[in-house]
Amino acid sequence: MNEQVPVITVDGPSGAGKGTVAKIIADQLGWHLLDSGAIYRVLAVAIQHHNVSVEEEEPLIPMAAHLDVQFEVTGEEVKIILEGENVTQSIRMEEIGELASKVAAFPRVREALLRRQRAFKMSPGLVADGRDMGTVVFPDAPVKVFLTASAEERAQRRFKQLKEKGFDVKIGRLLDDIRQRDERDRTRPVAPLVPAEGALIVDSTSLSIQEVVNKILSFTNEKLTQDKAS
Ligand SMILES: Nc1ncnc2c1ncn2[C@@H]1O[C@H](COP(=O)(O)OP(=O)(O)O)[C@@H](O)[C@H]1O
Ligand SMILES: Nc1ccn([C@@H]2O[C@H](COP(=O)(O)OP(=O)(O)O)[C@@H](O)[C@H]2O)c(=O)n1
Repeated sequence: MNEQVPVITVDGPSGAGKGTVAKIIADQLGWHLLDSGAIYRVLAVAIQHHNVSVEEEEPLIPMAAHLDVQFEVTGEEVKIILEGENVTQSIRMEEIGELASKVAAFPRVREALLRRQRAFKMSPGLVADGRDMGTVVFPDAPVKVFLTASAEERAQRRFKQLKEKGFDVKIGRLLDDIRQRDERDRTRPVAPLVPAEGALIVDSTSLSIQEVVNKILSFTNEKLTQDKAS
């Protein structure tokens, strides 16, 4: 039965707007939401808390497999709890994103997180955002999107977002971090950041959030209507 549940995957680089549009679309459709990057970020926080080195894969595998994380959904808000502690804000720090990206390059760590991510696929549907949602985690998803934007635009967006959250950030450093992270995510041997076959490619550099949402919703309508007819 779970096979029948529709999934929209939204993959792309940091700051392209995936999380923002995935949430709007999930709310609009009344579907579930998977922020897969948050899982990698929570793992990074757990690694930091337990003072584990990220140089070797082996000790990280049991940590990924037994990650004690809860996503508490109340209305529109999602609270992320790691080992009883609210980490909703702290996982958004740039250094945690950087650590998450290092950890995410280990194949067996990724494998240990697969089942946890697939469990989000529940009726009536799921919108999943990340790097490998359409290529690895939900390869059979009927609707796949690859959302991108120029590195400069993404750094500007991240700068504004982190400033608003009260973090002290520098634009030059953010742009360097984004470029480094893009390179690591794109060139890793396992689940690299590439558009899935058949994905709608959206460059959001000069599109508003609403324009991106509209493009994805009309593509979704088209795909789901086609699937029903076939
Ligand atoms: N099309 C857009 N135009 C302008 N700002 C955007 C657009 N899409 C997203 N943003 C803003 O950019 C920031 C990063 O978006 P986010 O959804 O967190 O990206 P991602 O999940 O891809 O890393 C957020 O503050 C968001 O409001
Ligand atoms: N499905 C996913 C999601 C995130 N990640 C990794 O986790 C890091 C943090 O993910 P994120 O989606 O929160 O990152 P941002 O796009 O918000 O910067 C990314 O840089 C990726 O390296 C991944 O490898 N696969």
